[in-house]
Amino acid sequence: MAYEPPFTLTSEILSRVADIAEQVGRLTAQPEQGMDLRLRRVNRIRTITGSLAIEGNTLSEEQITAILNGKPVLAPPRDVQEARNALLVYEQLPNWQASHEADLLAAHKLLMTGLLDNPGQYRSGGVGVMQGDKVLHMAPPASRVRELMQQLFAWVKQSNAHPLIVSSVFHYEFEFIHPFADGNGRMGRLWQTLLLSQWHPALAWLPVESMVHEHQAAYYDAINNSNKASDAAPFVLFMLGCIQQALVAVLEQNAPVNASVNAPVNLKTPQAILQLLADNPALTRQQLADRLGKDLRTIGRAIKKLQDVGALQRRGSDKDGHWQVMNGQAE
Ligand SMILES: Nc1ncnc2c1ncn2[C@@H]1O[C@H](COP(=O)(O)OP(=O)(O)OP(=O)(O)O)[C@@H](O)[C@H]1O
Repeated sequence: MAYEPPFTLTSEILSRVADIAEQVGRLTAQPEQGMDLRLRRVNRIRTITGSLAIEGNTLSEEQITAILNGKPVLAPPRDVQEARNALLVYEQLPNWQASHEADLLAAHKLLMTGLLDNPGQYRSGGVGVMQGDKVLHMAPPASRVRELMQQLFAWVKQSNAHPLIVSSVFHYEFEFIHPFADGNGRMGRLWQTLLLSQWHPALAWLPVESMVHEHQAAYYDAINNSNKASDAAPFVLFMLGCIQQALVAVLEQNAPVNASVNAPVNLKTPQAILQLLADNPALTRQQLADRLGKDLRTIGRAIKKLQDVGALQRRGSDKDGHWQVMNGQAE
């Protein structure tokens, strides 16, 4: 009998699927599927930064952007190699079929070149997921990996489940099998993105990985809870939550355009910031950067300039406070 990964479709999962499908409809109904080239690039960098940060890579979005632009970056060579590989891998996404095992091996080869012996090949030894000196999960023996992966791909090909569910179950089962000696987290997150993008192409650009990074402890807990329950449901629910949040963030990036509260055009950055903050004093530096298409450092410099000339003040804490525009004029 064909292998069926165990997962329960709870009412919470079904309601998240319905909500996400509606949000994806909103996104894809927008011009350029809700993301112009600049936003795609911003979100791709965010995706890669998030996925690499989970495994301990220290590079910032600015540094990964510099690598993408071929500029030198002062950072540990391994971190730079990981970022270069990941940039290549995400660029290749449209050329791979999520249901083809050979494509998964090709992707792992590209992702782990220069970082691992035998990239693109399943492991030949045992592997466990550790937390300190405690074994959280002992993966199946290497002798079973090929068969388990073939069963998983066979299920992906014939499953009638919703792509949101299939992609999340695949990600969970993949982590359970842990088919490679290293790079399993990055590959599981990549393959879920590929599966999602084959449902709706716009989702290739959705920064789900950065939401996973923001909730990294909950990501590990969700895998653990699914392991304990022998049921992918806790992990599926967690990933659907990350997809929901990533969609909200992307729709929010577009909000000024769609609501015709356009990001101010042809204004110098400090003036544009004052205009945006006059409308919405709760905007974060990141939101200002997104809306103005500037990097965080440029926003930081402009804010400092505004504060120095008394045009802008911060009320309350960095986290919970808000901005106060003092006179509406910069410079
Ligand atoms: N209890 C667990 N059981 C199975 N898999 C787990 C468990 N906890 C975490 N994981 C998965 O294992 C990944 C780590 O595996 P591995 O070190 O091979 O991946 P990586 O890509 O090199 O690093 P990382 O995933 O940390 O980015 C985690 O990202 C997560 O996806």
